[in-house]
Amino acid sequence: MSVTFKDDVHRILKFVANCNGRFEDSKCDIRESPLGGLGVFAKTDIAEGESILTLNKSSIFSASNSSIANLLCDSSIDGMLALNIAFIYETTVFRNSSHWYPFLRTIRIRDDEGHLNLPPSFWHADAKRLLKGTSFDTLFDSLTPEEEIMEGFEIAVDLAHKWNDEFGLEIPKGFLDVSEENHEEDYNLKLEKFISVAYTLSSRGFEIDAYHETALVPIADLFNHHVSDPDLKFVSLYDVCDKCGEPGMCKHLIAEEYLEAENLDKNMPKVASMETRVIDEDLIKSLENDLEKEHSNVTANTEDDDGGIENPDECVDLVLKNDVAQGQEIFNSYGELSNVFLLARYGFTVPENQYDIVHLGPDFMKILKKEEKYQEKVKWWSQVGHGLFSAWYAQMRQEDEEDEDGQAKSDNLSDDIESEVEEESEEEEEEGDDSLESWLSQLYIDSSGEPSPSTWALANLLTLTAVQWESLFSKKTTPHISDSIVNEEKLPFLAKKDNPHSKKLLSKLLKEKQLPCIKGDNSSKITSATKSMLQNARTLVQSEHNILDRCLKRLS
Ligand SMILES: C[S@@+](CC[C@H](N)C(=O)[O-])C[C@H]1O[C@@H](n2cnc3c(N)ncnc32)[C@H](O)[C@@H]1O
Repeated sequence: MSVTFKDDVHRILKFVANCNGRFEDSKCDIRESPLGGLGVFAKTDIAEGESILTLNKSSIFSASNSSIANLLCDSSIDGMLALNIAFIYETTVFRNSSHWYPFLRTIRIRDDEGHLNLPPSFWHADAKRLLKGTSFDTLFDSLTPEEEIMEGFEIAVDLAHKWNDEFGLEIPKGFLDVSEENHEEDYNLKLEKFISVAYTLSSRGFEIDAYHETALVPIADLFNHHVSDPDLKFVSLYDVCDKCGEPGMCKHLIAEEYLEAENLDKNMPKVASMETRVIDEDLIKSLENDLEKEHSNVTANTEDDDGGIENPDECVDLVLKNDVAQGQEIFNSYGELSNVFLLARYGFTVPENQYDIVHLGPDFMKILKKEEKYQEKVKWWSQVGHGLFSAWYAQMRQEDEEDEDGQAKSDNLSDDIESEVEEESEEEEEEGDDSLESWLSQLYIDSSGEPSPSTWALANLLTLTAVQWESLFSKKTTPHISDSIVNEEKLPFLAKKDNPHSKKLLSKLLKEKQLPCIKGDNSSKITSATKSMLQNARTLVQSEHNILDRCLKRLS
């Protein structure tokens, strides 16, 4: 989605050189990648552990480094919204007078056909149909436009007018200058551009530290993503002062310590004979002076052997995690992400992504609504059963692991259901007791074609005979099924993976599952879809088809 033009490479390299950054260009080549746009390739064999890019944090672009940093801070704007607004001002208002412009101008908000980069949540309705019914839609609800970004745009427009009124700061033309005349049309046009800035920056941002938050890092953002075998790790000290970015002691920390000491002092019972020293402004000044002296000694000892890259704590680094061979593209990792996340945040998809899943929530709902005989079981599952089963399963997995390792690993509960339980409790905290959504979200097949533990359990539950269903309870209360007391020793039955009735039910469900059909003829009717939208939708849908096929094979 967000690609860099070949002609811009010299601008980026010059910018980095002007910032005294160090890029191993004798060993690395920036050129067109078969994946689209640019990539970075090894010119020679390069050994594990080598750092191929080192930049001082002062040369990355963040809201805190930008020309409007103070204005954003005074207006309490931070995070991605601050970065988006800062980017817009830097590239429109400050432009040639901005230190950052030579780098920022290489970041394009349009694809190579001139279309704005837009996330699927802001595609036109007919293009959204390409993803309807996939996990992108049903599990993550990622086709619904995000309120947050629309509110962000409103905030940005209001601030632009406020800053213009108060001290004449120019309003960014073409972005935040919504016309009064054809207001609605112009508003929507500029909202789309704002969304495109946000999407483009989210596909290129790096999490730097508590001060810079997400920032744009020249050259580092030219490495493409590898799902399973990335070569690089991005190194940056996160724990710095969030007010000034200092990695060690700074005046803000001194002030904080002073306040803490003062509070402690107030709360301590006074002992007459105890000699206390008053922590006052003089003490802070003298501590600050000591710090400054210390700092200048350190700088004098280490500075400028390397052309400005002095303190490693003040730099970001890209370091090789493994050897790379001459000619190979060097890959970064954007995280262990399924195609849903890659598309929603980075604008691309990868065939056969090992983190993909197929969500079965709506497919189960269809049969549950249709069949009267399932009503009681579903009621119990949603109100009690799912929580009970998940907790039992997590406990069982933990015990298995402890047996295997011969020692407790309580802090290392493994995947599936343990994370299900954690996610659910987080979700419930956030959303209140939205138990319908939470149990539905656990119904899926993983990329190997294996149904999730909850999927097996629900299929096993639905196919219980009347006698087996009764025997699940030591005391059953109808109609208040949720008050019934469960025979816990029957829970293992729900985890079984070889029940032929459950396999049959799941096979039927999978065969009836409807995914969008994106064949040549069909897709050409979708007029608003760009080449890249079609390609991404095709990859995502194909990945779900492959998972369904794998699962059907397992079940047969
Ligand atoms: C941080 S940039 C990487 C450099 C990019 N290729 C460029 O030309 O500027 C992220 C963008 O690169 C592309 N990209 C990265 N990894 C990819 C991959 N594995 N497959 C396809 N496109 C990828 C996507 O367009 C994504 O939005």
